[in-house]
Amino acid sequence: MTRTITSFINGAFVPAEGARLFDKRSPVDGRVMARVAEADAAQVDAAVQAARRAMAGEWGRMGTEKRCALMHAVADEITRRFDDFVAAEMADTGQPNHVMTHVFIPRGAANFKIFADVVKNVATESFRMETPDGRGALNYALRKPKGVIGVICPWNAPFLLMTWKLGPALACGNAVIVKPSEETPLTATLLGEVMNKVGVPAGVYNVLHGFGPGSAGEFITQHPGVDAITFTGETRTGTAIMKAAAEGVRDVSFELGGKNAGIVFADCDFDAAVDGIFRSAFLNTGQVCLGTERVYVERPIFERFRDALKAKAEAVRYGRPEDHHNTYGPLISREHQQKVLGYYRLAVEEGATVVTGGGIPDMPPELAEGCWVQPTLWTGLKDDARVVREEIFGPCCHLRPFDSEDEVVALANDTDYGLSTTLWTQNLARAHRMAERIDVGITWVNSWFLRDLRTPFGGSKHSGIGREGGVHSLEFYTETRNVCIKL
Ligand SMILES: NC(=O)c1ccc[n+]([C@@H]2O[C@H](COP(=O)([O-])OP(=O)(O)OC[C@H]3O[C@@H](n4cnc5c(N)ncnc54)[C@H](O)[C@@H]3O)[C@@H](O)[C@H]2O)c1
Ligand SMILES: O=C/C=C/C=C(\O)C(=O)O
Repeated sequence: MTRTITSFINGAFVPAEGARLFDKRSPVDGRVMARVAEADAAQVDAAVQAARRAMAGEWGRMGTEKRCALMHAVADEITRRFDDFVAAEMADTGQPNHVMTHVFIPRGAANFKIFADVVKNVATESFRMETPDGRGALNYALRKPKGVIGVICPWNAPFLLMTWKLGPALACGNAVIVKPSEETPLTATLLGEVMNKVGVPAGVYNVLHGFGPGSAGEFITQHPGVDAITFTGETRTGTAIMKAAAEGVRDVSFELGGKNAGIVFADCDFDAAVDGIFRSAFLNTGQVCLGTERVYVERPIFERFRDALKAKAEAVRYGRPEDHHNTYGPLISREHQQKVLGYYRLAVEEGATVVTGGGIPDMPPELAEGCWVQPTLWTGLKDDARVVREEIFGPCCHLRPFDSEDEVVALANDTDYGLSTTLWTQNLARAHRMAERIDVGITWVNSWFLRDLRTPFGGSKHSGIGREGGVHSLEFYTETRNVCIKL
């Protein structure tokens, strides 16, 4: 029998009776793997009330030491149930086992530990001031949780991106209402079991399933009992959420889309650059916000680089994620597959030369209903082509030669987005100059997706508002108060 996934409110899974159900299909073979009960407005309200009670009760009174110890216990319990989380995330996304076991699940567990340690160790500021009577005054800052945080999550790296928000939100003492993507309901649900097991009080962690507009997502962001909203997803959705947050003047933290540039200079370590750009374009089947869809290669190595990347793209192994030999998974959904294939057609209409890919791979009959697309490389498009300007969020990139540093800085910056760049050169003085000039939140030099969780993470321009990571997360998840004492 197909299992039914339900929301988690006030420490308990809500019975599915009477709920509207929607299908969660496997991206690998298209079969219905679960039915999900959509949360209605009354359930959203119940979750918000439960969260507010938690803030007014034991959780709100809990000391930092105990709260942070609980966060470590959450991480340890995720690690104990590692295989369950890997299986759940693989089922949701269809991405290969090694990506789950090496990146997404361990980093997800680490998010709970890192932010607990940050909260315990970061001091607040203090200023001694002079006063006319000569006795002076002392100012010091207090950090208080913001309250109930709405956490609206995407489907591309569901567990990693959700815990990236939950880690700091909970370590700072907030309660949360999580809305996982309708495409990836499993790991958020499993985390409810973990929270209960380690003794996180009821109401602190709530999960509501459903869609965005006219559904759980919109109900959460419009609810006046939600004090702030953290969101990762499309820029267009961010705009809608910001409008909802304007009511009640509530704070937002946004990680949005990207159209990131990869820049390869002729003096790079060639093999490392090919590997790095390959990962940045094709990891997670290109469904990474930080991924590279525009690649600029210095002219003397352009053809050689294009051919090396083509050879790697043609060597991916498609198949079920459980099979450890497979390196490459499907897209998340039929809808997303259609969107990406639409861009594959558009590229040809816009005059691209298809270096490799451009369609659906031949798959065995049992996987033919999966959401597969080929890794795709193009050359020859104009800089104003839609394929070069719009975020596709698929396993594809356009390669273009360049001749000078100034030219490539201008090309990299010629976009509405500003999330990340990956830069390949052995000349570190140049790398430093470029990093100052390219308008993005994150620049990688001779690497990509190398993440120290203490560093600021976020985008400029249409790629987001605010920074999360390390102490930067505390700025969003707490309200800083100043206390001024006249001595
Ligand atoms: N900058 C980053 O850190 C980062 C990271 C990962 C993904 N992304 C971006 O996310 C996008 C892919 O994810 P997606 O397709 O799940 O994004 P999406 O915006 O379609 O959906 C994200 C979440 O928002 C919800 N939602 C949709 N409309 C809503 C509304 N009106 N009100 C409230 N909630 C609503 C969805 O149900 C889902 O849970 C890409 O654009 C990608 O670049 C950005
Ligand atoms: O798709 C976006 C992935 C973002 C990754 C992180 O935020 C991280 O590594 O913590």
